[in-house]
Formats: sequence, structure tokens, C-alpha cells
Amino acid sequence: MITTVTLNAAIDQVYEMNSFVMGQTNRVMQKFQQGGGKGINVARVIKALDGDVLIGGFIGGLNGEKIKASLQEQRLPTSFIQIEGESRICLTVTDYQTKEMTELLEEGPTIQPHEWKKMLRWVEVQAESSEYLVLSGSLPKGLPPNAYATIIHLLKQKGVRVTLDTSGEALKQGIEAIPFAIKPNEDEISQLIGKPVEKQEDLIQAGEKLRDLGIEHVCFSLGEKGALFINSTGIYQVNAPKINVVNTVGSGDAFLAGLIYKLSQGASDEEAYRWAVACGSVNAGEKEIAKVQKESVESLLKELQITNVKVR
Ligand SMILES: Nc1ncnc2c1ncn2[C@@H]1O[C@H](COP(=O)(O)OP(=O)(O)OP(=O)(O)O)[C@@H](O)[C@H]1O
Ligand SMILES: O=P(O)(O)OC[C@@]1(O)O[C@H](CO)[C@@H](O)[C@@H]1O
Repeated sequence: MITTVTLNAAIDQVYEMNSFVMGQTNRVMQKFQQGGGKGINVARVIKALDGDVLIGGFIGGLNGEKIKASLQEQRLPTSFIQIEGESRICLTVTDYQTKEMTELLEEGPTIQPHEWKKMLRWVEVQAESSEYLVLSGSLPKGLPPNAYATIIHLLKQKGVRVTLDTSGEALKQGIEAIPFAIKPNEDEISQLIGKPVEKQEDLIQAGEKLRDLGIEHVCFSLGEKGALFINSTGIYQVNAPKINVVNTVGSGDAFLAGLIYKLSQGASDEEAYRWAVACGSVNAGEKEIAKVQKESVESLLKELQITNVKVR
């Protein structure tokens, strides 16, 4: 089974507008909301691909209840830890005219020490039934920057393959615990290498260093440019297809879902890498966050080539 953990779950609220102008009154044309946060999105896509998945994380307050109800409605299995604080709301505003998306992300609740201890015990129990575990998203207040690193250490001892998708210090410290896979986007890669990514060689150098630490799948997601993957056999590039972009929020989560779902099915690395890009791109063409159809992914896959940029 694949388990996903969302320490900072959210109600994802999407507002669609004819135009969105800062400092003015803006009217919402359409709106929709659902339980979200990165790990929950990953799980939603894995389920859509027919994978066996369990959603874990912290939820609290009325927003927490709404998140739970929305996931129940979507028939997604959950096992949350209830907290004293209130889960957050994350707002995406999409502008029909400029086709731009603006995200407003609340910081979220503060986790109490006893709640964190409960989470660590829960994670250890999940290790018994989870072959893969995905840790995604920002750390809520109250948790130390080595929170993900702590979980990775715990789970690695038990043979679980842990994927990490976060940013900043939590990513840096998580990497030191050597997860099975990571998926930084361009901003996160720049944070890691301490300078902007200017050319492919920068990515290759950074990727090889990370791979040499022992991370099995270093996956650099590059938005409309697709992705670069570094593993023990080489460096692989998958270009993203040209699509009509509607809402890219959650594309990184859909990407991870495709990757881990295929690896868990025993697919080759190259096959899993193509699925990752296909899932990310299908999501970018949809209004809603992390709602992809397996048939759309399979059809897009026919357009995706994988190139072995370098043999290692
Ligand atoms: N404009 C686009 N056109 C086609 N595919 C896209 C586009 N943007 C994203 N994708 C697909 O989604 C994948 C992940 O995108 P990206 O690198 O932007 O992730 P991310 O920044 O983690 O996303 P998010 O944080 O919004 O979930 C890409 O590798 C690609 O397959
Ligand atoms: O604050 P985080 O955890 O980094 O990101 C939260 C978030 O923007 O990520 C998802 C899209 O990837 C959304 O569901 C959610 O609102």
C-alpha cells in the first residue's frame, strides 16, 4: 500500500474570475472546494489511477471536519490525527483573461508536542502495511525543521520507501536523512543549490550530487519543460506535451502520484518517469486540483518520449 502524509492539510478553495485586479472589487464567476494539501492530492490521483492508498495527516476544527467530509464523499480512505488547532484554507484565484493563477496559502495551525508524538507513533504503525510513503507539503507551526527527517529515519529502518516533497529548510534537512525519492521544482532546486538554475548542466550537477548521497530517484519537475530524472543508471529527460493550460496547481502532486503508483506496480524507472510527467500535464489541463482521469493519462503517454541524456 501507498500511504501519504499531509501535516498541513487544507481546504483548497478555487475562485474563477473574468479578471482579477488587486486593490479592486472582484466578482467570482465560479467556485469549488475540496479537502487538499499536497499529500491528499497525491492520494487522490493515486486512487484515480486505481492504486491502493491511505491518507494520513493532521486535521482540526470545522475546517478539519470539512476536509474529512469531502474526502469521504470522494471515497478516499483516511486515518487522520485530530488536533486542537484549526486546519487552514488555501485559495487559488484563476483569471480567465490573463490565464494567471494566484495562490493565497494560510500558514495553518500550531501542532502541540503531544500531537507530534502521536503522529510519530502512527507513522511507525503504518510502516507495517506501507511499502511506499509520501511526505508532502509545508510544515505547520510548532514542528521543528527536521520533522520530515525524523519520519524518514524512522521509516527507513523498517524498509519503507519514503518520498519527500517540501521546500526550504525542511527539504534540506529531509535530504540529509536520504529519502527514496525527492521532487523539487525549479524554485526548490535554486534554494537547494543556492543560485538560480541557468542551464541544464546546473541541474545535472545538482542531481548527480543528490543521487550520490543515496537518493534513488532525484526528480526535478520543470513545469511546462517537463522533468529531469537522475537515478543510478543515468539522467533522463521527459518533455511535457503542449496542452491547453487551465490550472497548474497540484501538477507537482499529480506528477508524484504517477511516479509512485507506477513504481509500486513494478514498472521500470523509465515507464514511471513518463507516467509522472503525463499525470502532471493532465492535471495542468483541468480546472480542479489533482483530479485526473486514468484514460487521459494513458492517451497523453503516447505523446511522451524519454531521452537518456547521460549514462552513469
Ligand atoms: N504549463 C504546463 N504544460 C504542460 N505540463 C505542465 C505545465 N505545468 C506543469 N506541467 C506538468 O506538471 C509537472 C509538475 O509541474 P511543476 O514542475 O510546475 O510542479 P510544482 O511546481 O511542484 O507544481 P505545484 O506546486 O503547483 O503542484 C511537470 O513536470 C509537467 O509534467
Ligand atoms: O503550503 P504547502 O503545503 O506547501 O502547499 C499547499 C498547497 O498549495 O499545495 C497544493 C498544491 O500542490 C494545494 O492543495 C495546497 O493548497
